[in-house]
Amino acid sequence: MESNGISEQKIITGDSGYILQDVPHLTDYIPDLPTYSNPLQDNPAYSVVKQYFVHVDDSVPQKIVVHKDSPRGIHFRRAGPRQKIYFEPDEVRACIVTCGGLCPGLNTVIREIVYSLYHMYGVTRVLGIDGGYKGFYARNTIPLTPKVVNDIHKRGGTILGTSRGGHDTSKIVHSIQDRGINQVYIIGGDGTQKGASVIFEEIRRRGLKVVVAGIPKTIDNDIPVIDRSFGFDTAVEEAQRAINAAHVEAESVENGIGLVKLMGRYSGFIAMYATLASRDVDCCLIPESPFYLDGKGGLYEYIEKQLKENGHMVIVIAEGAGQELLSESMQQDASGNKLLQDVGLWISQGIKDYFSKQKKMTINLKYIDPTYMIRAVPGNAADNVYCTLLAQSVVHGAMAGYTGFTSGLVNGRQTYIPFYRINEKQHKVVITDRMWARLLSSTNQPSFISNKEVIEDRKEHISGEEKNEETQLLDDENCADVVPENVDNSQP
Ligand SMILES: Nc1ncnc2c1ncn2[C@@H]1O[C@H](COP(=O)(O)OP(=O)(O)OP(=O)(O)O)[C@@H](O)[C@H]1O
Ligand SMILES: O=P(O)(O)OC[C@H]1O[C@](O)(CO)[C@@H](O)[C@@H]1O
Ligand SMILES: [Mg+2]
Repeated sequence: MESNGISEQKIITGDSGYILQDVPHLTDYIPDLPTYSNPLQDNPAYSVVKQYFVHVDDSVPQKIVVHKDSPRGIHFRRAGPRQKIYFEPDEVRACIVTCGGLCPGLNTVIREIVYSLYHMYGVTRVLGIDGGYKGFYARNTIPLTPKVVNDIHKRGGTILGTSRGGHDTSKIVHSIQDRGINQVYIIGGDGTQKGASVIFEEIRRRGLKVVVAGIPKTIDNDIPVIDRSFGFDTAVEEAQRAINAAHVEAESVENGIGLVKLMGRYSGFIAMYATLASRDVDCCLIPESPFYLDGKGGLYEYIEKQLKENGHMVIVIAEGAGQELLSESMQQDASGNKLLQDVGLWISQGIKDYFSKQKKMTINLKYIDPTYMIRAVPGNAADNVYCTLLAQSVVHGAMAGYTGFTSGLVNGRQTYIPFYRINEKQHKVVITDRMWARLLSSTNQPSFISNKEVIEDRKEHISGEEKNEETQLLDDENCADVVPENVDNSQP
């Protein structure tokens, strides 16, 4: 194996096209750091477990669907405890911060980081940063012990508070230095991970023995590489209640239309999976799939057909869908994310006007907007297990001296992913993938796109590294039905 020596991008190559996109390590910029034996070796709970420690060379492939001649491709370092660690338990001063919007499971991750540090490594100094990034320099800290966090996983939200904006790298790193913090656990979405990356760069520039580790959080599931983000399952499950209500309302009246707006600013995963799970939905509209209202093949025509054939229909719309049809919003939130127009209200009015004015037809539309209800809940059982594994993995990685990484599930395995991969693009539904086709065949809705557009879309998505795997992408992309799944990880 050889390394190309680029510090930001540690690429290690091996036989048959093997590529390890490795994560930085403290020893990359602080040579001769002492190591210690992992206390788990003497812990009766773990020492009996065969091969509890991961092999130093273990890695996880990004793509698991291969042909017999395929190169081995990109791999990520496998997460888990190492024999050697780079911190003495007494020396560790850890902190945890949560940033961005709420997400089911946040408290579980906080709890499990604290528990892992205390009970696996004997680390007793853990601080919670109050209120997101700005909390580093503008707010108080909260001491976190197993007792304090014991039953927080049963509550929605984050006990630490969260915020958008206020990322002042220099002030944050000063605060980390002043407080003597040497492990920084950052839980948040795409914006947060970008923020974590610049904090890491600044810490490395200052030559500090401080690990920066991210845990990806977003109900939109818009973070690339990973199978899915925690909280996503819970959000999809919670959305079922709104869809069910919409269906009950719609089928109880003449020409009933139930319209549900779900979160998803740029990525329509929640709407897509909530639709697939429900089977009561007749039309799902997402940001990645442009649609039109009037004329042949348009949404209004489809609604009319459904009402005539079934007497009712249910529509699910992601908040970012159809924004190109609305006047562009110039407003932004504190983090610089564009504030979208309310597409739910807009489309409700459009449907009502169309049927009353143009069709002279009486319809009964009920608009349900469960926006915050799907994310302000505690994680479900599956998400809680997932959060626990993520938290344990990130702690093992930090104790082993890895830094500048995000912990994430890749093809069902816990891995360490370098920040540049997590931050390279937004993860979106690919409408030329099988999953979207599955949705179309489940709802039987029009695709609103022509063959020409499909071909263009495919070309657009086959770029860069994917170009070499054109056949695979077109033949068999994202073809697994359950996690672990997918070739380019375009689906949860
Ligand atoms: N490019 C960036 N560089 C540094 N900090 C950033 C960057 N983008 C966002 N941040 C900071 O990250 C924090 C969270 O960002 P944001 O509000 O976009 O939420 P997020 O992490 O993307 O989560 P979600 O979108 O799921 O709610 C904010 O404090 C913001 O200032
Ligand atoms: O109102 P807030 O807290 O800014 O959050 C809204 C946004 O947060 C998310 O839940 C996650 O980014 C989006 O789906 C949504 O647009
Ligand atoms: Mg975001």
